[in-house]
Amino acid sequence: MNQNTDNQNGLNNNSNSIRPEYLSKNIQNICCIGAGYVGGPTCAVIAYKCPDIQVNVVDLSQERINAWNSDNIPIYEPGLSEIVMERRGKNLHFSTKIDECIEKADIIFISVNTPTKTYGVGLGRAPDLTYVESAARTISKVAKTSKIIVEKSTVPVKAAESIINMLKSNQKPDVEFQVLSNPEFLAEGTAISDLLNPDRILIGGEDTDKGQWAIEQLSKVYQHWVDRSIIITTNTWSSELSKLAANAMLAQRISSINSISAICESSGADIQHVSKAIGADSRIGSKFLQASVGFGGSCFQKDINNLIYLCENLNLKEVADYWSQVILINDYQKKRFVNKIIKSLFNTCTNKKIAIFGFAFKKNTGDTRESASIHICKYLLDEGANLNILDPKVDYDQMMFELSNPQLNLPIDVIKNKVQLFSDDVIEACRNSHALVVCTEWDNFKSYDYEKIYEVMQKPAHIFDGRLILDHERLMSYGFHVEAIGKRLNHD
Ligand SMILES: NC(=O)C1=CN([C@@H]2O[C@H](COP(=O)(O)OP(=O)(O)OC[C@H]3O[C@@H](n4cnc5c(N)ncnc54)[C@H](O)[C@@H]3O)[C@@H](O)[C@H]2O)C=CC1
Ligand SMILES: O=C(O)[C@H]1O[C@H](OP(=O)(O)OP(=O)(O)OC[C@H]2O[C@@H](n3ccc(=O)[nH]c3=O)[C@H](O)[C@@H]2O)[C@H](O)[C@@H](O)[C@@H]1O
Repeated sequence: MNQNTDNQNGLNNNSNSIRPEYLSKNIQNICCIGAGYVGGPTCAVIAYKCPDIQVNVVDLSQERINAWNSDNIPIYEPGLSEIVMERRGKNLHFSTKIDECIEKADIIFISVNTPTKTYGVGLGRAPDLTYVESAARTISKVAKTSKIIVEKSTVPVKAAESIINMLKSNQKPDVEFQVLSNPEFLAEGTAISDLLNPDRILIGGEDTDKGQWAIEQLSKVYQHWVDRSIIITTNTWSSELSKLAANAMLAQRISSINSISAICESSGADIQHVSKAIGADSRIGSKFLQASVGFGGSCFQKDINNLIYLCENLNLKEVADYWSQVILINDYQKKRFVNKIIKSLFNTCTNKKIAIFGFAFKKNTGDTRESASIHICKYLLDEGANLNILDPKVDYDQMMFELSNPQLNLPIDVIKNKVQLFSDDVIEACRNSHALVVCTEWDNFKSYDYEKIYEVMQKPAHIFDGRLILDHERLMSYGFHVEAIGKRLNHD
């Protein structure tokens, strides 16, 4: 830890150099570095709710910025496009003019990616802070006036301390930076409603007058639409740790219910009945008890690994082992599901056609990062299957990008020859297939004409419901052999 710290969260406090007008003036201009799944929707909502504030979202990727400025914005989120179209060009702007927008801003959000490291120290565990560092260095190089810098990205505990040190590297005289932690809790697919009606806003800052002023300035932005009573303020370390802990605990609930789903399949209990019974206890609550083929998404695994790395560095081996289990059970669930498929298909998938319903990591998003579907597809391709993937929001390039990830070790000709993507033609996707595997819980999958689908499939026709969204009794009445996560179905 920095020996020169003089306050409770480790950030240097040089209160004499502060210029009061900088912290007391109204926030008129916000710059967000990173136009991704967090930066885009968050800033769209700020611009929508704060018409008096100019919001500039900047990114290194010209392609991404062009997409934000087009009719076909780069992220699918219910309600997002409408808000962007309403505010864009008025007080919401997307550009690659990073330096210019930093210079104009009173508050700068850092919303860049923080993936797990794929090299060097902390490989596979620690977050790669290259992008955060480069954003901080740009700010310190460019800023000619004082700024409030907000960590929106999910970062390791004590990242604010590192950011302040990077900012100092080129800091000009009379320029002061306050770094706040303001983690984002939105979930993809519901980003806009989560942003409009958050459970809470968390802001961590220095426990000094300047830190508290900065917290108040950011609070005032949120108070355009959020009640002060749900804005939680704390020190930066607690705020950073709360974000990692919240994601770890959400993922832990999914692994917990998925571990129970394995017991259900072996014992004859029904996971949906068990979830309902458990969730009825108000102390436990009913959310995040949906057994599935495993959690995906860019953050749960990354953030748990981040927490594990922290524990290892703090010599808390038992705690690290505890959280590792959440990931192990998630991997086990995906593998277990595929083994069930292979076993039901008479232990061979070679050249069998399998329709995969869903490639996104959850419904209502086109995001495929760490989707369980990718791993299901990989294991089935390893077994020699041909795959027809059906997803309403994933395009071919995105699917190819995921499946050709070197870590999956799938030869490119196998992917090209054995995988096809369909966006909506379910009958063609299922024609002559031996099995249909539900990996994502898209609502439209529930309303398909399964009697017709049964007709075009090879017999026996199998359905594997990895999301528990289908009417299993009805499917069996059409003649399907049905298997589902967390329950045994009667095939007599
Ligand atoms: N995706 C999600 O739902 C959530 C993500 N988070 C966290 O938010 C952070 C961002 O996540 P996403 O938005 O999903 O990432 P993303 O990958 O969609 O977007 C990040 C963007 O930052 C840009 N970028 C990187 N370095 C830059 C630089 N120096 N200057 C300008 N632009 C730069 C990239 O080009 C990219 O467009 C991560 O730390 C993540 O853990 C937190 C809550 C929800
Ligand atoms: O830091 C982040 O990135 C975000 O991570 C998650 O949001 P997200 O990953 O977008 O979506 P979730 O709804 O949490 O779903 C994650 C995965 O768990 C799966 N899941 C979710 C709930 C459930 O009961 N069962 C289940 O298998 C989903 O299908 C999905 O694959 C958290 O819910 C957000 O609060 C957080 O801000």
